[in-house]
Amino acid sequence: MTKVVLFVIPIILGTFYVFGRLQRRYTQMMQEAVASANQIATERFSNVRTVRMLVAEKKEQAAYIERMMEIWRISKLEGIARGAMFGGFQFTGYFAMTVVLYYGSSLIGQGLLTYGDLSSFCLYAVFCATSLGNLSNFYTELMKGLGASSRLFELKNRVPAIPLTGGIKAEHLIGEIHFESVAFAYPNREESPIFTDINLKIPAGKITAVVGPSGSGKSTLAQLILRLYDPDQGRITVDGVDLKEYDPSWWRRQIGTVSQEPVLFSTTIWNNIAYGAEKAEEVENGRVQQAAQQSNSLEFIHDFPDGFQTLVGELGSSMLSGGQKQRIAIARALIMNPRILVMDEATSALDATSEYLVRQALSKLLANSHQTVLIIAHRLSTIKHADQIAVLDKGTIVELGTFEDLMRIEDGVFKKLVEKQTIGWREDSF
Ligand SMILES: Nc1ncnc2c1ncn2[C@@H]1O[C@H](COP(=O)(O)OP(=O)(O)OP(=O)(O)O)[C@@H](O)[C@H]1O
Repeated sequence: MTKVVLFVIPIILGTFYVFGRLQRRYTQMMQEAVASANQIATERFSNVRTVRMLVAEKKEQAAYIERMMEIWRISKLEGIARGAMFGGFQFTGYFAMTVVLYYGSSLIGQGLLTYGDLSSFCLYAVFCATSLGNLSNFYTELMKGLGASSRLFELKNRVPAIPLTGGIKAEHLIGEIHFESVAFAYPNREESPIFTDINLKIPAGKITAVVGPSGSGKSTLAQLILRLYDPDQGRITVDGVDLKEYDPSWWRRQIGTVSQEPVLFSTTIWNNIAYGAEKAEEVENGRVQQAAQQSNSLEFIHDFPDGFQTLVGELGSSMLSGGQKQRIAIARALIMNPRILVMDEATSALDATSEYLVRQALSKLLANSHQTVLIIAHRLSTIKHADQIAVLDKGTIVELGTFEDLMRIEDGVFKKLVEKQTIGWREDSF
């Protein structure tokens, strides 16, 4: 009888093992499916106006249902596996018990076993089976936990390619940036390099405008300056020292950035502007007001009933126009009076009046600027303020000089951009 019981134990343990692994896999699959469904829901709900404008409600509904069906499919697989395990477990247990009872009765018939021995054997076997059942629950929960946490640990153990801190913090930054034979491709598109050989000196305290056809890598240039990526070849130096030697967080704090489509957080205008400072709670009220003034925002902020305490961002973004957002982002970049300014000029989402006000803010800023400024420029009005213009095309700087220098190049890329009105299409309104 003991042999019968010992024979079924490996079968039960084998079932546990197989099901445990399945459970782990299904938990991972379920996590991915739920994350994907949530991603769709969050993205589409936060852009519900675009969905409505493109009459894509049905399409989005179908896409969400598809993700839900995937969750349903995985749940069914998990249910079938769980059912098969418990079914198999029960079947093996009852089968073993039947064999024990049958064999035990025949032994009783032969006078080799008493009723008492058989009942106590059965009782112990049931105790063992119940404990094994409890163990199986524990094991499947453990496997579920392992499946769920493995992705978490994977993320936790990831080491960023560029550390957050560590390196030189220069006391007197002059702010001259030099690209020396820089080649770069985004890590997820190594086969199509953005830059093959960039050589560019961005002089300290001067305004450098970068222009070029759409997709030529103007924003990428700004990302390399911010050290969001490192070049694959060549190097970027700041005041003659390789950028990699500086403390990345310290370096980014020296730079005020305004991106093409700035993001505001779901909090007050005051907090959004002060966010640019290292310790937002220590920023003086006067400094916030000054940054708002410099960016042409003060007037419209005062027009709101709650002034600087007006809620913006995800919760209240509808209250701000594209141009107002852009001007708040300029104020946020200016709050710490950064040594270097990197600006990606807005090309979209601005109506003529907002655009005019943003350009006026930028022009005022650039005209009085003593900072090193790199501006990704789309308009003549901005470009004309520049001390030098770098023209990006096909992975390299093809032309460099002042506006007049570049307009003198026959068949030049810059001249063509101006003539095709890719640059400066609203110059007259300024
Ligand atoms: N994170 C990324 N991963 C992979 N490729 C990217 C990434 N960001 C941009 N690219 C690609 O790099 C190229 C250059 O993009 P970038 O945004 O620097 O161009 P741009 O000159 O600023 O364009 P635009 O004037 O239209 O804003 C484009 O082909 C773009 O598709």
